[in-house]
Amino acid sequence: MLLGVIADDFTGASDIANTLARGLPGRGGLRTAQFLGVPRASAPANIEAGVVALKSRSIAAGEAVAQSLAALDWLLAQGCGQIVFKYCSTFDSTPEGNIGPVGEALARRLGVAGVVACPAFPTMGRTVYQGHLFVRDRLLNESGLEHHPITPMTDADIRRWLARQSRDPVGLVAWQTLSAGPASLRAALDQAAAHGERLVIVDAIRDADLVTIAEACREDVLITGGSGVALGLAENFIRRGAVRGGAQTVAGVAGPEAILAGSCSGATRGQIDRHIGGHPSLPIDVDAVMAGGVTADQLAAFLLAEAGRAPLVYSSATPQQVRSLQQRYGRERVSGTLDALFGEVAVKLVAQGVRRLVVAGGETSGAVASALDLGALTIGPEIDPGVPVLVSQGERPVALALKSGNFGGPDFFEKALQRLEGQ
Ligand SMILES: Nc1ncnc2c1ncn2[C@@H]1O[C@H](COP(=O)(O)OP(=O)(O)OP(=O)(O)O)[C@@H](O)[C@H]1O
Ligand SMILES: O=C(O)[C@@H](O)C(=O)CO
Repeated sequence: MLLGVIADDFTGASDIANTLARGLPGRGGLRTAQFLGVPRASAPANIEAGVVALKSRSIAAGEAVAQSLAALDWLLAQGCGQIVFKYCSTFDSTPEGNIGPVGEALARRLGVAGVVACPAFPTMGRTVYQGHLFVRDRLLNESGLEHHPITPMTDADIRRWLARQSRDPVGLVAWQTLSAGPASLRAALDQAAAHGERLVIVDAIRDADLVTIAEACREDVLITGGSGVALGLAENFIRRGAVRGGAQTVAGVAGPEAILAGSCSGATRGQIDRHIGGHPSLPIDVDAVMAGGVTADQLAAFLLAEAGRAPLVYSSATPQQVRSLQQRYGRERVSGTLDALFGEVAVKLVAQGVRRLVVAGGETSGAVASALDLGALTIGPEIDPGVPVLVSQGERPVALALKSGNFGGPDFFEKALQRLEGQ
């Protein structure tokens, strides 16, 4: 394994695994596998990039650091010479962390400073300019992300936001410096390191900027950011002759299907609205769940009975509904209860023969994937930007689409089920 990724959630992990497996257009990428948590065993020998998916985005900072350092140890033991810490392209975090604490801990363990921190993902409209994060034409804190149920993002100045989470000073390389080319960026990062800046926000507004970052950082042992920072990383290995590149092929999986949505993002709610028009769908009554009146058996029975017709179960709700549920029951309690419920439903579905599973939401996907405990997942074709087909190994493989809340086109659910089948 040449390159290792530590991802702070499961959908984010498949987002960057997708980027690494695809590489630059016409050049191809790395043979990539996604691991759910830190594996106990060594990785399969033919893997060039390994992505360790943690569920560390919104847990206590100390625990996130411990898990991330354990992932680092495992990746280094597999032979990785370059590590990427992957977080959300909308910088999802709280004033306490976990991007700063984890990024700094990894940098200290590896003995480096002047480390890139760049969440930009221009294909999805996430750009960074003068240290400010935009989601399409809105500043982050006016983009809807200020209503996120777990990590409301209330400041678009991500250098200032990251500084609140960090022990060391946070640097900034503005687009004017980056756009002068890799050597200019390299010099700025080296200077930042000399000034004791451990993490450095780097502007990027186009894919070409992300390729500049990859070129400037080809020898860096640590890079941090969204999946965009990985755009040119496979190419570095191809150019130096360490890997062949080219397209990776992964067979689809046929069989019963189900869709689970716990994401409350605008994109997911739009996808649900579109889907419920033509498919069997069951909204989860969250008050009833909290009162113990809805069971995983009931939800699984609905999905199994409707298999073949792309059935959907969802808890997704508007920001106002989410706020009032959180006020009634407590934010962590309601999220924890729903996440556990989705995990339990998924286990029952797979035990009863479901082979294709689409899950919307990072936390929700984390709960589902952890409960299923599927081992290494190979990365198949891209469904929509940032969302690949994932296929488990073994005699009865399960194909998964783990969709980040804000990703995917309006018809994502149906499209994903087709792609999981190999269509
Ligand atoms: N109706 C609801 N009320 C309150 N919380 C909810 C409700 N439905 C889901 N949740 C919780 O909100 C959280 C949604 O987070 P999740 O990460 O799954 O989606 P997301 O934030 O849209 O996706 P991503 O992290 O990929 O951007 C989950 O923990 C889920 O349990
Ligand atoms: O970077 C992104 O936007 C996604 O991969 C993600 O992590 C959303 O949860």
